[in-house]
Amino acid sequence: MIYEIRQAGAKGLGLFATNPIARGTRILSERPLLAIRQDQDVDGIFYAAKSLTKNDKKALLDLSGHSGGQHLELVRWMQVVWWNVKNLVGSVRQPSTITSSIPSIRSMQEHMAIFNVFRSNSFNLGGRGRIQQAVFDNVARINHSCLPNAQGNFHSTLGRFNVHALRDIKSGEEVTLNYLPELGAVAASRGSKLRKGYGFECDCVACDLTSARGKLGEERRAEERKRIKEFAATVEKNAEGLVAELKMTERFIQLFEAEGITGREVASMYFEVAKLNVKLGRRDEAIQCAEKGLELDEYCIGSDHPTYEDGVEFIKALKSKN
Ligand SMILES: C[S@@+](CC[C@H](N)C(=O)[O-])C[C@H]1O[C@@H](n2cnc3c(N)ncnc32)[C@H](O)[C@@H]1O
Repeated sequence: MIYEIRQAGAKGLGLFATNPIARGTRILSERPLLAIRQDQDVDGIFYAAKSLTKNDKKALLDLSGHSGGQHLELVRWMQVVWWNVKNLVGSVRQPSTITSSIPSIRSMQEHMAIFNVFRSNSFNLGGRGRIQQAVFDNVARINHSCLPNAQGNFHSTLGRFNVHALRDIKSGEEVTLNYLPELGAVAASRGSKLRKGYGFECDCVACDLTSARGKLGEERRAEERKRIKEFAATVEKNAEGLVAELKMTERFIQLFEAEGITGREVASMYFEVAKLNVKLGRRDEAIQCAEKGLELDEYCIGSDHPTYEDGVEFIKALKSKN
């Protein structure tokens, strides 16, 4: 095993490298402990929990769960009570099941705990495949950093969530993921989302605005946000607009690379720039950008991922055009 789960100071448990891990290594690969489908909402969480084995339910309830603060806690309680009432009404229609279905406070508390664990630990798995959101046992022990050294991606064909090293990780170093969907946000916005969603104050190097590194990153991100707003206000969809969009995306790539961010999002920006170059008739530049994107994808999602395979096909198609 190249990792272990142990105490990570005030963060609770965390996942740590037990050996040096090279960039691109698949650190772990897990099937979901609890998953909901695209057509399911909150109810899906409770239905899925009902069919868990005793051990899996224990594993789920052992995970950390943040209540989401006063407002969210109230909303969650309402959803739990509503679900239990709905079930009771269902069992009244089938009187033989009524005694075992009357909700107890204990069962509602358990539903609330399941709900909190799900909301604090689940990942949105993106467009492909039937599963929409899921919790993974060991992945759920990975703490957050705004400058993470690993990235998680769901592999829909394997039905597994894979975590890949975004850079070389030293033995003993904590493995971290970015919990936030938006890259390039400034510290205040990241802090507010992490506080509300997960109940912690991030102390990663990007959030330490008293350090030179933190300050520099913050200035870069703020500057880029300003440019995006200006760009959005002025952009036009003609050739000039395409060039402006291309330049803007390239600047984003530079910002993220300067910050040390090299995951799937940056790979997808390289593919965006490649597509813009195609529209502008610049095939060689397009191939170069797509190859760079594919190289990043190989590290962060692995060459067996369907998105990687799409990238290979994209480049093949570009190369075959005369
Ligand atoms: C998905 S869990 C991660 C594993 C968790 N530490 C545990 O003991 O199970 C998310 C929770 O871990 C803690 N956490 C994660 N990243 C953190 C960080 N950078 N700083 C402080 N706490 C963090 C928060 O309590 C958060 O709600």
